[in-house]
Amino acid sequence: MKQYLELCQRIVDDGVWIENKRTNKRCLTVVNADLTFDVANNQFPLITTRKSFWKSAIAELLGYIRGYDNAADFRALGTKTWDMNANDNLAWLNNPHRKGEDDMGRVYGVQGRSWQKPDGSTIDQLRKIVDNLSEGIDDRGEILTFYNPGEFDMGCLRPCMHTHTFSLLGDTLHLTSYQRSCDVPLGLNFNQVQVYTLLALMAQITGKKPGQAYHKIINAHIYEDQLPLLRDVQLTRTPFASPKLIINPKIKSLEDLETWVTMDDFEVIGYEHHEAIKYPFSV
Ligand SMILES: Nc1nc(=O)c2c([nH]1)NC[C@@H]1CN(c3ccc(C(=O)N[C@@H](CCC(=O)O)C(=O)O)cc3)CN21
Ligand SMILES: O=c1ccn([C@H]2C[C@H](O)[C@@H](COP(=O)(O)O)O2)c(=O)[nH]1
Repeated sequence: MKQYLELCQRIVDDGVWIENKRTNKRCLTVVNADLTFDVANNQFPLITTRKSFWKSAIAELLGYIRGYDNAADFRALGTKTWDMNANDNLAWLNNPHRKGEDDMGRVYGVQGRSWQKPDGSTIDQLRKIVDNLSEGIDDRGEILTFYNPGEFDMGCLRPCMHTHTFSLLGDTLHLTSYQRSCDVPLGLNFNQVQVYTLLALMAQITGKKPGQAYHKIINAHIYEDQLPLLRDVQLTRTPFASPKLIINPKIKSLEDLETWVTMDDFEVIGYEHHEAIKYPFSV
């Protein structure tokens, strides 16, 4: 939590105003931020200086793991976070690749589970990583990447948190996640939950101990219409101690994640937080 607040303060103090063409808004911006989450000791990095809708964040992650390409599937899991990008973004609505209502195109999990090869076959990056790690293998290329420049025009948004690299040291699994662009008030609140939960889940289904999750962010920004709420409300609050994330121990395989797991299989204990803040969202 301290790391999050320090990054917010750093943007407020040292950020540079950058015009963003896609959203037509200015963003107060810094580059290069490093966050570390202690998954080994269950220090769940949930924001406490406002109410965080953590189930929505984990639902998003589960949708990526399943390779979903449709905002309706995300809604069925319990999150509406992709509705706007799938249905309210003019550039995507006019894109001939869009298959209709709720389609997101070839984004995130689609690339993770079925990266298209020139010969028409597909690569399941996640399956390979799970199989290797389960056998105790780290080939120094246990990389899950959603970043496919050849298909950017076939999706509603380029992936923001685009690459996850797993590392096995003995029987302890670590994760390094890279994010090219980060909406700190809204997106990061979810993304740090996702980095943490991805490592916890991958360790659980591969039979390894979870270690540390390293979250590397390039462009970290606050949209101009979010700044007053962040600076004058959220940053004046005192954080509470980190809660703990409890994952159903019956989840033992990638198939479990793909088939029966729901948000009821996740529980947060000891979550003390300040009241909710509704930040503006930019499409
Ligand atoms: N501008 C922007 N920021 C993002 O963070 C973002 C995008 N676009 N587009 C793709 C995804 C969608 N994400 C989202 C979308 C909405 C919320 C959001 O509205 N969160 C609210 C409430 C969520 C709820 O009730 O479930 C929040 O207060 O955190 C968060 C992340 C993250 N990503
Ligand atoms: O997981 C996510 C997804 C998106 N974001 C934010 C970061 C930016 O504010 C926008 C994406 O805009 P680009 O112009 O494609 O950079 O969405 C996030 O923080 N986390």
